Amino acid sequence: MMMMEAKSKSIKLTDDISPRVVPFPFEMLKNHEYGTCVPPKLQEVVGKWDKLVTDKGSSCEVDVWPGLVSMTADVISRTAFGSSYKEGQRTFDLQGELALLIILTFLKSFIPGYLYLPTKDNRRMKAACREIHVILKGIMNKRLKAREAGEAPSHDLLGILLESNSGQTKGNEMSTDVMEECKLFYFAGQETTSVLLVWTMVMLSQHQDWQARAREEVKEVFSDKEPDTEGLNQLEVMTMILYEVLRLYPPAAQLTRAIHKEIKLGDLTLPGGVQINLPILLVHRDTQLWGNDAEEFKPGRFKDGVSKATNGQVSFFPFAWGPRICIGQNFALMETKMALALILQRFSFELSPSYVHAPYTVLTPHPQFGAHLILHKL
Ligand code: HEM
Repeated sequence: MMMMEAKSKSIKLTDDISPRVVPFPFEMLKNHEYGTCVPPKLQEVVGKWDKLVTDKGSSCEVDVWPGLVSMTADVISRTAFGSSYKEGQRTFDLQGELALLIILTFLKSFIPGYLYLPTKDNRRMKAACREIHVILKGIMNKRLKAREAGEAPSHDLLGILLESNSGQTKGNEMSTDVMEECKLFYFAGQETTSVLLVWTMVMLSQHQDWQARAREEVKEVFSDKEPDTEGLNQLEVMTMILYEVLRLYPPAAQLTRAIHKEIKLGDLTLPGGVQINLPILLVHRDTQLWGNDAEEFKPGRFKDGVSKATNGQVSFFPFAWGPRICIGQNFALMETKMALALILQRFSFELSPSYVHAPYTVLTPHPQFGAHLILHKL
């Protein structure tokens, strides 16, 4: 697939990518009471930070990581489960716990049959899986009953999946596929976006010049008004910043692909039946591809678009590439821009002396000890 050419001054990554996209559900998240598109949980989190800062005068140390996680979890849960988002949320909490346990299990996978031993962690994993299954089944059965009662289908992910699956199911039995898709949505859509947000806040704390430029642009586009879709699409400096964070801290550090039959890749012949690893993180930081400043945070390298920054090579692929490219990339970028715009309008921020830079991989790179920043009210 061809890398996208920068269109006039616009630097969207996603223009040339197939229509496999999940649109950001502004309407679904819309707070009708106030007529705004800002996700309710984002308002709640930013409001909480505001109160903390005000109570302390005008500045305060906040670990922003838990708030960002709860915001992205709420958005993805509402998108996946609509009106049932609170029940859905519990399955996502359980999946978060499972991710941690799975990482611990990987570390012991050299012990043959370890997964089948009745250890405390293995039993907890099984119990969490069972609970997820029961909750999802409950939500689905409720929806199916509503459909039988003639209620209109919901336009959340679950509603769409159930509709598309309706011909293939027996009575109230839902195909496991629908369940698996709901579970995938969480890992694919929540972790990744909270990780992008947190490393962006850390990078902007370390690079005050870029924080000032991003805020200036947000003020220019929105003034003090709440961010809207149209304005978010105009944020070029912010797009450059997000690409640079995705380059240095790609939420998916690597991809695995199975080769089914022998294939030639340039001078390389890969035999069928093997797995190959695509080390996104290493490619994104390779000095031969990016220059001697590959390790440095320099969003300016994306000022003329992705194809210029990469010299037309596929050396920037945080959302993967080809037919299985991420379907949620527009969604993620919109959500992140919305959150950052709101935060930049209200606070300036810097690293707290208690911040420890320790990216730690729990499927995606989490800040191991949190993200302690000093927020200053503007
Ligand atoms: C910064 C945020 C995100 C990043 C970096 C990201 C990255 C990726 C990557 C690398 C893949 C390919 C995985 C593979 O093939 O092994 C992928 C797939 C996927 N992503 Fe994302 N993602 C993000 C946000 C989202 C969001 C918000 C959603 C949902 C709304 C989402 C839904 C999906 C789905 C469903 C797939 C599987 C697609 C398929 O296999 O056909 N992602 N993502």
